[in-house]
Amino acid sequence: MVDKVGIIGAGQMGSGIAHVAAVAGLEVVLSDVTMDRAKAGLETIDQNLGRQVAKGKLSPEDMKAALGRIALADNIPALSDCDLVIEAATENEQVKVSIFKELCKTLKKDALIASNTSSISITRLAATTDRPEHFMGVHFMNPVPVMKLVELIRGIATTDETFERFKTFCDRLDKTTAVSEDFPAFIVNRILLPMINEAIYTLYEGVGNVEAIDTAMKLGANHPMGPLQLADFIGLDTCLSIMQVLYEGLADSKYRPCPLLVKYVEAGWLGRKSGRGFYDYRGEGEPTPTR
Ligand SMILES: CC(=O)CC(=O)SCCNC(=O)CCNC(=O)[C@H](O)C(C)(C)COP(=O)(O)OP(=O)(O)OC[C@H]1O[C@@H](n2cnc3c(N)ncnc32)[C@H](O)[C@@H]1OP(=O)(O)O
Ligand SMILES: NC(=O)C1=CN([C@@H]2O[C@H](COP(=O)(O)OP(=O)(O)OC[C@H]3O[C@@H](n4cnc5c(N)ncnc54)[C@H](OP(=O)(O)O)[C@@H]3O)[C@@H](O)[C@H]2O)C=CC1
Repeated sequence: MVDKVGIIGAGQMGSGIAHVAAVAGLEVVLSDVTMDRAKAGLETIDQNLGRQVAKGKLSPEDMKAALGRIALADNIPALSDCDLVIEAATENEQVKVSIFKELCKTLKKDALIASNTSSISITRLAATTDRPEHFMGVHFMNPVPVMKLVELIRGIATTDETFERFKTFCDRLDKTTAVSEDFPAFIVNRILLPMINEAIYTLYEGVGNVEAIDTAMKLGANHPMGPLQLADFIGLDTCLSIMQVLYEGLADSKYRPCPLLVKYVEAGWLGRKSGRGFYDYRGEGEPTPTR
């Protein structure tokens, strides 16, 4: 039985997972490298819970109770008595591996571990832990409180019992699950990210500007967000990491990351989270296209 969940990384995904777990009645420890980062995650949760209260989807009492179930931490040993830990740190294999190494030193032996990675091999990540049989990919979608899907990815060693326990956990969070084999970027990002990368090539080659490309896909294909707006929303660093995993993992030139995406990331223009990407979010009004 999972009662207490640890989350590592309090960015947009970690805070979203903490949000839905706390609303579902679980105790949550949300950790990041500094207390300031963890507090920023909690502020995001506070705002998004407030949104749900304003829409009448959650009572003010339930919001207060959910916030009361979230503890913050700036270190990994603080998660040692959790029943299940979800890693939602930056999409970088070295960062994730060093987190798992440290986590396994103190985490209780029967606890489950998951990664929310968008693309990296679950079998490879699991092999860096002391419990590959109790490890899985549990891939939430952004924004977590709104999106129904969670992809479940087994590593080669994941047991049936571990799979069932994670499935029960996702059911409790009222999410719908889809099972993916452990291939680069799984199902959603194998399909979605090449579309976003192609939109960036379309911009790079001057076929259209930012506004034209996003308007075309919103009104011409009924996408809720244009692909460049969505790239900014995901984070351009995350988009580039996923494309690199696809390119290297599948060894096919069709996954080559667009040089313009590389340039934006090198500039530190990471999208919404850094204030600027294909749009500039730093002004008062509507975001303005940067190309
Ligand atoms: C990269 C990966 O590894 C995998 C991924 O996640 S890929 C990204 C997947 N996500 C997407 O593709 C998202 C595409 N975009 C959308 O679906 C929509 O634009 C959106 C749901 C994000 C926002 O929708 P919108 O209609 O423009 O905005 P808005 O009206 O403000 O919000 C719609 C609803 O979501 C709620 N909402 C939006 N963001 C929220 C958040 N962070 N927390 C809680 N509620 C939120 C709003 O309150 C609103 O609720 P109601 O339906 O009850 O009114
Ligand atoms: N963005 C998206 O749409 C989706 C992302 N994902 C995946 O979720 C994960 C997180 O992404 P996202 O939330 O968008 O990224 P963010 O950049 O918003 O958040 C990542 C957080 O992890 C922190 N962090 C970095 N290193 C460590 C560490 N060693 N220990 C603890 N925390 C650390 C970062 O701190 P700092 O900033 O100080 O480095 C940051 O606060 C990634 O694996 C991503 O691929 C999955 C689904 C959708």
